[in-house]
Amino acid sequence: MTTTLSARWVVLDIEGTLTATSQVHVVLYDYARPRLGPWIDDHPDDPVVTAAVADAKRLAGLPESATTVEVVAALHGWMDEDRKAAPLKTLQGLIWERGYADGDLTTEYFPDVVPTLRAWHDSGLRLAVFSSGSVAGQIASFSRTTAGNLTGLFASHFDTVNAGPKREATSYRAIATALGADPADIAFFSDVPAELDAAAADGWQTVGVARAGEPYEHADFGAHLTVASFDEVKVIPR
Ligand SMILES: CSCCC(=O)C(=O)COP(=O)(O)O
Ligand SMILES: [Mg+2]
Repeated sequence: MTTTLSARWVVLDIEGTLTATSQVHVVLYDYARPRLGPWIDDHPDDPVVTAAVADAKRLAGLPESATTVEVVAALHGWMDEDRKAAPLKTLQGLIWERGYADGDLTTEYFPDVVPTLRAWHDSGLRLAVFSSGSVAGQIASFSRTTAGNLTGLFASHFDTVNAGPKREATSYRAIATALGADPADIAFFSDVPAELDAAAADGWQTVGVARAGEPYEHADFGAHLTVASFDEVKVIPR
């Protein structure tokens, strides 16, 4: 069955919604893991790196004098438990940006994703991304995909730094304000019910994406419209 929504903006989660969770937890995390220490040591004068390292030490309860090895141990621990801590996501994003630019990484989406994103974009809907992955990492990941460079499809990108935590309604308020959009004109797609709850609390339209074989396939999506693929929903521009 296909359900029809009308909206001006479509805001999309990445992991579990556009890409398989393994694309992030296996491909991207495994790429970042051995490169975190060298990246920190090779960029001692990069203010983004030094701020992320200082933030990581603070969050991990490490002293300012902690070594790179100690910081990397904390970062690896967060990856193991998939804690989407902002300094980790910032450092991963920088490493992935280089990996995509060097041709080491290519993003693969679920089969229904790219045709649907192109159709929505061509119909006049405006597309944005809200992911725990940093904005730099997001843009890099759309720049080199099995379907080519998709960066032109997206008008805006949001992460936990420029918007806030994905499970808090205030983050969705901040995004609506940044887009200059009425919350009711935004449709948010995510595989995580708590993210949909937060978006709905700000008045957004929500669509749960319960994909076969993904961690949230059998989650309780409550009152949120829920689909197993983008083929089950039609979004028409207002
Ligand atoms: C290149 S973007 C990587 C996405 C990522 O790091 C991540 O943690 C995905 O989280 P999401 O909020 O999209 O589920
Ligand atoms: Mg997700």
